[in-house]
Amino acid sequence: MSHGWGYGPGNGPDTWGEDFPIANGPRQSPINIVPKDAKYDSTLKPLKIKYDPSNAKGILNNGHSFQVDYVDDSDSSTLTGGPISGTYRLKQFHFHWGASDDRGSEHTINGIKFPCELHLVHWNTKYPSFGDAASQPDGLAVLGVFLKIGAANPRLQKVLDALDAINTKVRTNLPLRSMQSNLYILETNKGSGLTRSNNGLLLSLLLFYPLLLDICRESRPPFLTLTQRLFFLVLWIIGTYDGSLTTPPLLESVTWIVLREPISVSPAQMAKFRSLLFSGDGDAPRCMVDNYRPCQALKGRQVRASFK
Ligand SMILES: Clc1ccc(Cc2nnn[n-]2)cc1
Ligand SMILES: [Zn+2]
Repeated sequence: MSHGWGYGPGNGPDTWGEDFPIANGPRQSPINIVPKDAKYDSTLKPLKIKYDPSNAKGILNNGHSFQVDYVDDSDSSTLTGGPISGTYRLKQFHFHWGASDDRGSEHTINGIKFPCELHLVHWNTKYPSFGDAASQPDGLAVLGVFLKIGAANPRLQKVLDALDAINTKVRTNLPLRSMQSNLYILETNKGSGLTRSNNGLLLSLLLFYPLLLDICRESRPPFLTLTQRLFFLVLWIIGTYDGSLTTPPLLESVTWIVLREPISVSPAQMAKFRSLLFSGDGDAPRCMVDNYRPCQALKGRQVRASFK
């Protein structure tokens, strides 16, 4: 009996092409991003993220990762700007990670792997549903954010605290009341006058907002006011390109938007990711680690960046 796809020796990424021939298609993901080969594109619009915390529906272990699903019947949680046209609605976010800190991300930068990568999956509202959009070349937009080992992230912890209840592959949509109470939307002034990028910023879930502020913490002068700090809060795009889902069905419908600045995660928090199981209740336990697809051939695609 052929098992479903996975990340093990018998059903891993090297075998996916048997059931999903598109695995060898012209626009597969992830890829290795080489910044010196990326083309600076001054026409990239300001990337705007607007997420409504009350849209968070539940968290589940799908046997490949864990995901937080969102209500997507209105434009209250959206991604606009950057390389995309129109409005894309947030469907879910999830992560990919390694068994150790030397691997785990799907995209790499100059061949460097990060221990974890966050994916925020959005669909183009010019189509009636996520399912319809997923089969269209401009149907999906996935925001990729690298996680690097550093200080513990209190907002990430809100998600990780929910993992004990979804340890095994059981479709459990847990209410996220604890997280929703900590989530809010913050709209900032447009980042006008930013030298290398004109990112206007609509800030997103508290989950990401302080994480993005962490990004600033390292690069901004001390003693700035919040407004001044936000001025420094830009979403630099290190690579945007036409790609695919990185798991079956590997549909070539994704505009990838990979952010340059990683967010922090502590070793203890990485251990929490690695405490999850691929296996279901009652199955022999198999640790959920190395749930990433290796980089795929660029096949002539141009990668663009929002900074020089
Ligand atoms: Cl809905 C959906 C389907 C596949 C994946 C896997 C993935 N594709 N690109 N990044 N992750 C994520 C969400
Ligand atoms: Zn993913």
